[in-house]
Amino acid sequence: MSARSPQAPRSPRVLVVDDEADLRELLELTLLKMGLDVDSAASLAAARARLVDTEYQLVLTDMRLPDGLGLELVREVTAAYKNTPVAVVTAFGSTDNAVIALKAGAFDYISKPVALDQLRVMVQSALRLNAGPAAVQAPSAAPTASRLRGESAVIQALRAQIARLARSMAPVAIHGESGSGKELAAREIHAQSSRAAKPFIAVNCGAIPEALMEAEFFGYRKGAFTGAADDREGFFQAANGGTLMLDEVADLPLAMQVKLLRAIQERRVRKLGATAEEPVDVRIVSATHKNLAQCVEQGSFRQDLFYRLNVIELSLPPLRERLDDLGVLTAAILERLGTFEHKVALGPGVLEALRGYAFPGNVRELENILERALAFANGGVIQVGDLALKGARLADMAAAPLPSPMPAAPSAVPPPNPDSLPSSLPEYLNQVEREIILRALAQTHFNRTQAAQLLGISFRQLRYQMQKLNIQEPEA
Ligand SMILES: Nc1ncnc2c1ncn2[C@@H]1O[C@H](COP(=O)(O)OP(=O)(O)OP(=O)(O)O)[C@@H](O)[C@H]1O
Repeated sequence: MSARSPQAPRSPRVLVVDDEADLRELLELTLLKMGLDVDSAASLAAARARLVDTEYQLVLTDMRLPDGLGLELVREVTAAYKNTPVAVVTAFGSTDNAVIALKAGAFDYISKPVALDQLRVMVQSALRLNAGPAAVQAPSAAPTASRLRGESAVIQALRAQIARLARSMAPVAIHGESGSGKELAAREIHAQSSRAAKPFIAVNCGAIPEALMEAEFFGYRKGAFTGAADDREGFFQAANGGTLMLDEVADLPLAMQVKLLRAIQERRVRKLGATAEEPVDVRIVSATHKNLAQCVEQGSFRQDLFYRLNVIELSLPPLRERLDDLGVLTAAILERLGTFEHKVALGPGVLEALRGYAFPGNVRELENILERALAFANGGVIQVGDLALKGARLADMAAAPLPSPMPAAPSAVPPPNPDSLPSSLPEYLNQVEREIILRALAQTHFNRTQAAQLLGISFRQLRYQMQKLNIQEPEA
């Protein structure tokens, strides 16, 4: 028999703040039926008085109260009672109020007329935030180990921001270059939220043919169209209770944007071929490498959907702006690439070499570079030459003999013999790279900016490669 605590656990307590007696009673009754303890207040002043001496697991407030706005309460509770989520009841169709409340720190909102099924789902989700061992940590608590590695100030701030926003339902819009960690950040938000036990579904909006989009997002009933042999769930149903990541959201066609906006606002979707709508409880995280505000200006993205998705913005810095994190990131990647018996290590100067690189493909490119370098490396130790940082493009290797710009230039690299292999690939690639850089420098009369442009690399990359390959400017 399991041990019993001497006292029965107390029911969670909710504060309902509303001056409309009818609605207040409906809310109270629903919450009581859920087994919760309920207090009510009909004004901001009454709510403040309650909050002083009682700890609530949820505050549910109307937006308009006789002595002020529910928004004030949202701000006050968020600041003074960090563990108490606040949800607001907004007027019908008032998207603005919902977004403003979420931005102010509300955990969630529900619109009038209040749908009781949605209310229950929202309340349960709020209660999970502080319940039991799986409770989602308040931002003041010690941060859990994050998969987003890095010790730079910007990454630390990002992790703190994620810990804060993970507790709410507010849609998050993530912006960042390709490979900078947008999906990882979205997964982190999900993992730290009260939805962690439910699915995380990532959808690449640019990869779905337009004709199939509605069926993919909302699902379909058997016979809804030719080929619909069975009922099928869409992404919204699959992510129910969890998080739906809309990756490359700027690629959504306009017609689909309208449907998506409706689904997000109503929290209901209708399968293709179905007559009834079904409720869905999904947190939306969107991501793009494009400038979404600019897409709105250009008319390719709807302003209303932008406003709806962009409640909380999260920006992922490019790797080149946080090169201090290279050590931590590299160590994590090498640990993953190695095994217990075969550890992977970096030779001298490798980290410095990486530091001189601009990483247009960000952390993903760093992963690829190290993975490829490991294939070249001897005994699991990656040397500078193994990195083969982009700069010399093999496509540029013309068979034409190279002009020799400097007396010290080595003889042209023989074109690869199809029957034989170079004795050392890194050495061979270095030679090829050297030849190509020299050719570009000769063409531009040693103008390094122009040479870098010719080769499609940055000035910094060229300068670094020249140092690495000991290419010097000829003396006048
Ligand atoms: N801060 C980080 N710490 C550890 N790994 C990271 C970090 N940022 C990114 N990564 C890794 O880099 C790779 C790319 O990350 P991710 O897929 O999240 O980028 P993305 O911005 O979503 O890319 P895309 O725009 O191309 O979809 C993944 O393997 C991810 O685990």
